[in-house]
Amino acid sequence: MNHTKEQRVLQYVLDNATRGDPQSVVDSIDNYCNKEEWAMNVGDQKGLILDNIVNESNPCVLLELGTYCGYSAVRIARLLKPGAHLYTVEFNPAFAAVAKQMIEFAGVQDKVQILEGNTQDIIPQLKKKYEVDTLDFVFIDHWKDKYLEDTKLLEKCNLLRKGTVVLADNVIVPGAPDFLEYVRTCGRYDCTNYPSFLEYMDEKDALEKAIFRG
Ligand SMILES: Nc1ncnc2c1ncn2CCOCCNC(=O)c1cc(-c2ccc(F)cc2)cc(O)c1O
Ligand SMILES: [Mg+2]
Repeated sequence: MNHTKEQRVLQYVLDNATRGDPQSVVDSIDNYCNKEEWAMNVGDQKGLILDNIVNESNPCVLLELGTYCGYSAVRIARLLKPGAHLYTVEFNPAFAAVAKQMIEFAGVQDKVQILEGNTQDIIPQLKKKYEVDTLDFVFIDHWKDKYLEDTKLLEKCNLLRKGTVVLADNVIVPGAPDFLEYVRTCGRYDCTNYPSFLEYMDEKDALEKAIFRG
């Protein structure tokens, strides 16, 4: 049965959303997490900022670090043009299993591929094993103390090109100070901060957009 919070979120979606309708999946998760149980989805307020940045960058090849229940994967995939593809990396098998079902229920499985494992292992495989040339968009939402090392790893693996959008969640809460310091001062990114609120709470949080200069 639904012993974990993530399974209960999924069950609520299966019971309340419309199969094949990604917006209804996003809305159902937000309803549940606002009313019943808090969960670490990017949420609707930061989600609207995410939507705008995805739309303005019109990406074709995207990477997400930290899938969780698949909320942001569904949210992003619902905006993608035909042929665009999102790779999303999840470390926790139980989260990945919930996300797989969430993504399939939303009907975006043709646009999203869940890669199970540690970002440190998967990022170096993207070019050869997954035939990625460079990334147009990266959404970073996994362990906050891995944001910096994984951004440097993306650089090292030549996965970023001039104009690649790197968007990071939670740069205030829980916070990613070393990542912020790096992208704002290393000279290789044009940074913009988007103040918002922690998902389903009144606490301040923010997204940081760092566009790679090449
Ligand atoms: N492939 C991979 N490789 C390595 N690690 C990986 C991985 N895949 C997953 N992981 C593990 C980390 O996954 C979840 C990371 N997300 C968060 O921790 C998070 C926490 C809060 C939060 C919590 C408590 C508060 F009080 C206030 C805020 C809010 C958020 O929006 C968050 O995103
Ligand atoms: Mg987050």
